[in-house]
Amino acid sequence: MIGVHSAQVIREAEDRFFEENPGADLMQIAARAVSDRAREMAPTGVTLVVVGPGNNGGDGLFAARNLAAAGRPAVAWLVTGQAHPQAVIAARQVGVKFVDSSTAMHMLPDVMLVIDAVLGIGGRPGLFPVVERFATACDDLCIPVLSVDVPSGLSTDEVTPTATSFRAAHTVTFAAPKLCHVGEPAAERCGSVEVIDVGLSLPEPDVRRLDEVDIARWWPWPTAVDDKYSRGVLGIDTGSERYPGAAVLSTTGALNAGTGMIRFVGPERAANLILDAMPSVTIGPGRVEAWLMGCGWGKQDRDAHAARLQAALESGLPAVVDADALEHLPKTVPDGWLLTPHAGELAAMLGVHRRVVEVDPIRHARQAAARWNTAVLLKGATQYVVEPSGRVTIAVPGPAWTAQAGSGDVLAGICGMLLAAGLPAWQAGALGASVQAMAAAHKPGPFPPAVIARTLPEVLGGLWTTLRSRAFVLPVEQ
Ligand SMILES: NC(=O)C1=CN([C@@H]2O[C@H](COP(=O)(O)OP(=O)(O)OC[C@H]3O[C@@H](n4cnc5c(N)ncnc54)[C@H](OP(=O)(O)O)[C@@H]3O)[C@@H](O)[C@H]2O)[C@@H](O)CC1
Ligand SMILES: Nc1ncnc2c1ncn2[C@@H]1O[C@H](COP(=O)(O)OP(=O)(O)O)[C@@H](O)[C@H]1O
Ligand SMILES: [K+]
Repeated sequence: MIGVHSAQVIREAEDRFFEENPGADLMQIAARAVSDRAREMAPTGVTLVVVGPGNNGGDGLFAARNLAAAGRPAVAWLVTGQAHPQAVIAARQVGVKFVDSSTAMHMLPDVMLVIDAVLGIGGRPGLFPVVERFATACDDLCIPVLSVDVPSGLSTDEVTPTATSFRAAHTVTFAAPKLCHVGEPAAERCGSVEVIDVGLSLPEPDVRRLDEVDIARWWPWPTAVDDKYSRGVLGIDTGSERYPGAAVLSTTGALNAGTGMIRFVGPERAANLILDAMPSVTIGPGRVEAWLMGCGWGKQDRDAHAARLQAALESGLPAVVDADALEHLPKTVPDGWLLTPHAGELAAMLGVHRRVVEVDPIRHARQAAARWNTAVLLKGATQYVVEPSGRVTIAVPGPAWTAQAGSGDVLAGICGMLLAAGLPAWQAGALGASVQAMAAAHKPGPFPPAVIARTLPEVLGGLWTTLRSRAFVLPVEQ
């Protein structure tokens, strides 16, 4: 897990660092990381460094100095004509060549790498027109860009770009990732992201991103003494005469994630399809530990749906509430419920336009979590789980192959399994979204949601095997 921090928090940490370590030179650490990566990205040829007026430009110029000192041709373009004074002197001393904007543009087709050191965490969104044209030309000519801290033009603390920016193949950032590095669509403009520890002490994050180690650590693996009941019984009330497929998909997700026992209580047509495909699923009511409701309910039989949601509420059990069930939410819900809207459904829940949610997903997911006092998993390219406290957990990301009808049903099923196994709602949402993404990454290609669901056992089995093999590694005798 890694904490995601705002520019403001990084600045405050930096101020504290310099108070405690007067004279320390973080810029040299940053510049070294950038020049090391640049040498890997472009082992030969000219590197063109685009330099802004602040410390981001300073990082870039010192990186140019490092490259030139190592015998690598480096050229710098100071986009405002001004730059970090010591960095300019250091770069000149080792023979970095300085060029103007028209030379930079003219030589672009022949450079091996562009280092974008125009704006970092002190930048406002957007670029000077000449830099904007240059950034677009890098894109058009497919010149690899290495961004320092953030791709210039992006807003550090936002996931939705509002202006032209550089589009990096790789970004070297410092101290911690920021929202633009982890939230789509901004994250895509950062390329692969590398975080360099520069020694700052950061506070407890209120936004964090999971990695595969967290999934392995938190997954409710079966123990030797488990039975089907202790692993968790999930009641599934999904599908309708019109949408029986959603019932099949949600059940497929739950079963392949490892539910101890499933009781399906949806429509008969869906039950028959489920039995044909998954004979271990039981049909009809009985004792359950958690509910999964709403996938494929459709817009008919609304009164019946509202009544079923009310009955789940009165049972006091945890529940995944997905899709059409989100329309019937009471004013407050038990805190064991996990609401799983996509942006459109969250917009409807809050009475705003979908676009508003897409621009600022975290703020809106926080509003819903606070309003219903329960965990919300906002689905999409980046999946955010928000607790009523406002804490945000971002799931392990996956490829966009899962962007297809039915993926949400599978995901709801996986989350249902995790609730039935006893996990708190936020964790069920974060783990469920993560393993679905990991399964899609494990099996890249246009595989339908059910195939991705059937890949889950392999992915989970792989994680489990890795965990077990680690557990059996004995410490080396000294
Ligand atoms: N924290 C760390 O751990 C470390 C931080 N380090 C580095 O420091 C960087 C932050 O440096 P920074 O504070 O000097 O800000 P930076 O991003 O260079 O920009 C400020 C300048 O740009 C200007 N400007 C802004 N927006 C603009 C626009 N749209 N269009 C035009 N101009 C615009 C702005 O002008 P003004 O606001 O005065 O108008 C000002 O002159 C950070 O990203 C990292 O690279 C490392 O060295 C060490 C570890
Ligand atoms: N760009 C994307 N990248 C990766 N995954 C995505 C992307 N867009 C959507 N998804 C996945 O698709 C699911 C879509 O859910 P949803 O719209 O509820 O589907 P449905 O209701 O049709 O089953 C999300 O949970 C997420 O896993
Ligand atoms: K930059």
